[in-house]
Amino acid sequence: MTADQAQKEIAKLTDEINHHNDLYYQQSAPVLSDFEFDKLLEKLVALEAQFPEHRQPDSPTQRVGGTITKNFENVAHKYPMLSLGNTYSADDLREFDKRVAKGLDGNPYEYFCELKFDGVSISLTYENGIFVRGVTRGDGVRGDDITHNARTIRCIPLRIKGKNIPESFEVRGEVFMPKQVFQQLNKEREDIGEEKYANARNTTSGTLKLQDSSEVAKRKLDCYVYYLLGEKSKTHAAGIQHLVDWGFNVSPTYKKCTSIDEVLAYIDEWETKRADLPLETDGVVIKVNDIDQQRQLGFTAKSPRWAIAYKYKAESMSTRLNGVTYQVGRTGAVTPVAELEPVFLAGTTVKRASLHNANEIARLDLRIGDYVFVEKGGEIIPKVTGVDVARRQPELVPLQYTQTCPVCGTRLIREEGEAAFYCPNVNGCAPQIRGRIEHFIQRKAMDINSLGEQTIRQLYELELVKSPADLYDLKLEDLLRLDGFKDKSAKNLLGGIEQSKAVPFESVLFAIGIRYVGKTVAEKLARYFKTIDALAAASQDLSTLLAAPEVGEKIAESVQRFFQDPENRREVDRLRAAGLQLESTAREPEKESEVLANKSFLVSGVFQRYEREQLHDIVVKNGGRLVSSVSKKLDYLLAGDNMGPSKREKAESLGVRIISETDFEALLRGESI
Ligand SMILES: NC(=O)c1ccc[n+]([C@@H]2O[C@H](COP(=O)([O-])OP(=O)(O)OC[C@H]3O[C@@H](n4cnc5c(N)ncnc54)[C@H](O)[C@@H]3O)[C@@H](O)[C@H]2O)c1
Ligand SMILES: [Zn+2]
Repeated sequence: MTADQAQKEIAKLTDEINHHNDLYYQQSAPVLSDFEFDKLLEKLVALEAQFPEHRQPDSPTQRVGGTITKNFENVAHKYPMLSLGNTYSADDLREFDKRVAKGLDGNPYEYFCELKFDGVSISLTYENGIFVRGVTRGDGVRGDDITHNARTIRCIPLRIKGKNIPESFEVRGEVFMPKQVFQQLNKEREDIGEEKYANARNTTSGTLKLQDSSEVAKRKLDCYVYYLLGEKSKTHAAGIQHLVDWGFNVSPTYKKCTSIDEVLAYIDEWETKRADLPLETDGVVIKVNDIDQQRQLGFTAKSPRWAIAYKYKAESMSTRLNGVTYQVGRTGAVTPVAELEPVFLAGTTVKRASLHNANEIARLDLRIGDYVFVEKGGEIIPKVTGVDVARRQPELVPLQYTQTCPVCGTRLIREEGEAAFYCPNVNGCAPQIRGRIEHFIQRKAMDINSLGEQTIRQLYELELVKSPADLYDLKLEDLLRLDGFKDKSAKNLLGGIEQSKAVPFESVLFAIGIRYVGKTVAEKLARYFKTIDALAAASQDLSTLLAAPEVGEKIAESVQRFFQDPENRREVDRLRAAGLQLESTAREPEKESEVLANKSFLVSGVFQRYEREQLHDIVVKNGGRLVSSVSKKLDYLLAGDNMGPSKREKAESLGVRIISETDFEALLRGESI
């Protein structure tokens, strides 16, 4: 390569990698796999080594990939938060070991191996045993102060007890979302027709950047710690032991190793075992154990010379794409599935893989007959990560995404801002109808547990049940027509259906499946509007809906659309006739006064004397209204500590009054403030 070509290539790679860093760190929405990304970076490192004079000032080889955001205060790190050099090969690891040996002038040394937890790194500062600050890595020099979000993570101790605790110290760790929590969260999103999150790491990083810490608390994040700084331990192992003794959450998977062979054995051991851990891991971190030796080895601009990450390569195979089929969900969302020539991958035969959505297909420029790379990462469902372009036959044509529903043939639609296509034939498309019934009977909804997916399918095929309300017309003789149903099981099911009539209104409201109305929102709506008729009436005017707590535009519009559909109104009437609870029996908190009448409030941040829920109650009990977002119509933004600066800015720019809890108490006493 000539110097000229190198210069162009370096400039191109620099831009490209910086772009992917932005997608990964800022937007939490990467489009490349880590492996593809690391290959690009490796290429740039090699070119820069050969042509150092062409290294760009903003080269990603010289800096940690993240940045700080505008939404939080940013603070300087006392000790920079660096990246780690990484490799996918045992040979590289042996090279690393040689460099370490050389750097330590032949003195003996040990390694400390840990798993590489796939989350978001955090720095936690303690003073006099009290947790005072949580900061993201940011650009490595400065990070976002997310203390109030970190406080909601249960396993981060707010106060520590123990012997010999230094006056001030820093702990580094990884915040993550346990696999199970992530799956549950996605199940809930699917339930209300929201798009699913792509993976736990991106969701964690998005969650930590939320402004509202009560939302963060609901996400049930967890944290493993792996560094102790500002304390005088002689080895990394001793620091880890302190962390254990002081009550921090340390993953018990670490191991001290005395040779690189032992390190490689550890890597082998965990390659498969890590699947059983409660979180995603993507490799092993190998650290020189002795702190003085760490100092001796030092740092490069971007990472320590005394540590390295070995990354497990997600197992990937190339196979032929035989076709693409489409699945339709309860909300009508269409998901493409790759039909593959069967291939053996990570212990199982893979025939199908997820393709996510139409954008993903366009990005991959897929063609039927292509050879595609299939990868099985932490997720259970394998995915197509790329096309083997070298093997592409010239006659193949780009794949046309289906324009009609694969089940009912209706023309698909796509709403603005959404990646998925939808089948709009809500009342005539079998998977949507069956999906609605499945949603209706689930535990959190009508809780008819003697009814399963298979039975629903049969009931639908025999044209006995075409909507949830039909369930309440079922008779014993109908059920006896079903496979495997005898007198006892049929009566049992009828009993379950009968019992569901007592299920409270908020569960019914969730069960009828209004898009974006999850269980929590249903509860709020039920409490606020009290009856389904009041809710239906309110939906004639969006602003009435928007006045309800936690209801933003997306939910309000969806509720409105639901009640505008005569089919839905008829269904509600039939449910009423069947005897379901369509009114809230929960007693409203007794009114204490009307001093806040005609005033709207938004409560945000953390308060000295009240919990946020308590403030919500006080507002309602005194005649005030709660709203969910800052707008011109908002009267008061009741602001506690750590409210996000962007919320404050918006309120200020719209001229909304920002008040403290003391101001609020004055308002309650009827004083003017
Ligand atoms: N796919 C993409 O587009 C894209 C873009 C940018 C970065 N990335 C990926 O991000 C990574 C590069 O990011 P990086 O600079 O954060 O480096 P890194 O993630 O490879 O390594 C450093 C990080 O490892 C984490 N870590 C986990 N367990 C640890 C342990 N036991 N001890 C110490 N640290 C531990 C820490 O958060 C630390 O900040 C690469 O894996 C890269 O593939 C991907
Ligand atoms: Zn359809």
